[in-house]
Amino acid sequence: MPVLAVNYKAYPTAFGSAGLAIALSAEKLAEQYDGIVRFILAVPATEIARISEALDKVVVYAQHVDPVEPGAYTGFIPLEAVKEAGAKGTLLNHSERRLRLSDIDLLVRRATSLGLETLVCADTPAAAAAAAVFAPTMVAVEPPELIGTGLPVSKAKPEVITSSIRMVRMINPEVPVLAGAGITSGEDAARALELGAAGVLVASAVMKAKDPEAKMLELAEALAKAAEKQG
Ligand SMILES: O=C[C@H](O)COP(=O)(O)O
Repeated sequence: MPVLAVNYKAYPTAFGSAGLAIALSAEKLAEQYDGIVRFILAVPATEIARISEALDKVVVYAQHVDPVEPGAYTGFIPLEAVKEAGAKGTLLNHSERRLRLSDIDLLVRRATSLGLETLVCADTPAAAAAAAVFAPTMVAVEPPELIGTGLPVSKAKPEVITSSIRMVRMINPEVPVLAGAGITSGEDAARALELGAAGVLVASAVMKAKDPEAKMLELAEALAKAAEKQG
């Protein structure tokens, strides 16, 4: 089942009632596409509890966690905190929130033992392969120069997706690879699937949309159709 992962980042629409409204739209679509498209929302830490409580089908992720255990770490967010708030997983190593390789290793292992999913971001095919060594739930490849540009990786740099998939498969064929950066239209998302990606990681196209629900519907429908075509 293809994945539509929406990263709220810290866009103005990510917080409070606006963030919740987008989440409720995603929930409606997740019901409509139940068993067809898997919806993930990576929401700000401050919103995890409120949004998780309101959703059922949508999988709520944190955007980042810190490599610490609960204790004397002012301002840090341990895995246990996001789990307690209701998150089912977390992004790790997003381009806007890098982690050291040793911390990714530690966090994937600890998340797995806590029953949390992990989506590790990587900026290159080699970095995606390195992330796959840790056996996360998924890897997302995102060329940083395309993030937020509206220039889709699936069209501007398709070879980054295909090389990442090839290299990740050599390391760990069990790890699905998502494509992200600049994905804007349903066509961009469908193209990512055609290139072999297991789904897309999207931010600005949804968070800055006049109608985020219509944008998520467009992306979900394109993913569903592309997946159906692949049989
Ligand atoms: O996490 C999402 C990515 O950084 C993609 O961002 P974008 O869809 O705004 O290019």
